Amino acid sequence: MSETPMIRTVDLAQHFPIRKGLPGRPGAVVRAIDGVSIDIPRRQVVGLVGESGSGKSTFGRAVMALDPPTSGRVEFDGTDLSQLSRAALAPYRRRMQMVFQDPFSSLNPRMSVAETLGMPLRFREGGAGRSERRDRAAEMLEMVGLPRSYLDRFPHEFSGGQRQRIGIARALMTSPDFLMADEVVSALDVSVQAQVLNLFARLQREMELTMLFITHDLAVVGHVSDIVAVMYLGRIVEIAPTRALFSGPRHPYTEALLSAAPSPVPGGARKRIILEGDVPSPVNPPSGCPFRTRCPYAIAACAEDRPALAAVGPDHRSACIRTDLDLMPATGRRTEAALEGSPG
Ligand SMILES: Nc1ncnc2c1ncn2[C@@H]1O[C@H](COP(=O)(O)OP(=O)(O)OP(=O)(O)O)[C@@H](O)[C@H]1O
Repeated sequence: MSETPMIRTVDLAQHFPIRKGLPGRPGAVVRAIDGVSIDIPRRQVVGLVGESGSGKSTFGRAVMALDPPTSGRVEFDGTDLSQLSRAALAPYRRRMQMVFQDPFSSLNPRMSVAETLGMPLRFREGGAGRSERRDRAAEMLEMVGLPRSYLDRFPHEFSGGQRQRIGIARALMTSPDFLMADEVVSALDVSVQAQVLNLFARLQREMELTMLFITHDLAVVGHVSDIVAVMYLGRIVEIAPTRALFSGPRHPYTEALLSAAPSPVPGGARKRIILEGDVPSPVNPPSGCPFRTRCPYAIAACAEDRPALAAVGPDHRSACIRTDLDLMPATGRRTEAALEGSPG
């Protein structure tokens, strides 16, 4: 029997009612995520990629049990979190931690690094003593490549990359099994991005972490992920091991995202697929395939039924009825560089 995944979502949906702005349509809802069933296997990194507004952050929050889902469920290590009381959820919360997008806003400017890092341990059952918290904080600082002398400093004394390292150290204080990282490098300079991504890759290996890595940037996702899931309008349209997805995309939306990566090879200019129009509103998504209104390969049948996420290869699923298409793989130095660091 295969191992229980660390995270399993089953038909997970998050719909937000809209109270203002649509007079006469009080029942309107934003379908931020709309039936997502994926597994995050133990000690693996699943990268979740998609354009702004596709529902990535909403999915991350639902996985962390921060918001109760509209329907469906999240299982953590085989346990349905939605069935648990607040008290019963507490030990699970320590096993799942997150790193935020903007390292500056997530650190309290009036708290020293020692206090910031000690916070997650203060409310632990029995509570950790001050010196115990300080020792653990020093250990975690070293783990993320910062000297322990930083313990008594304050956030404004650090660069963006250093602050992000402190945010990561804080997330690791409770020795979590699962880490959710939401756009953790998008606020950083490109050179610093690479260092922070390498840090994530090292920590994941050394601490055997399971991770959900959310980003709009496919090159970033290639660096750290074993598996990539592509989200469009609140649904997973393709999921596959990283290499398989980059070398043989099966969904036209994935192809379009891959084609947006620059091709710096001299003379190797490649066709760039420009998606027409904006992402349709998640209040009123298109019938059938949600991507059909922007898809260069759409046919009449695409408007009929919502395509199921169906197997197209080993551990590879795609939600497209055009299984006849020969789609363009990723090329270009940036993508190759991304895959070089990829574990998959
Ligand atoms: N609390 C909320 N109330 C109403 N609508 C919401 C709420 N949270 C998110 N949405 C909507 O749900 C959709 C998905 O948003 P979400 O932030 O999850 O996307 P995202 O892919 O993470 O995008 P970004 O990278 O821009 O944050 C968007 O249309 C957004 O406007």
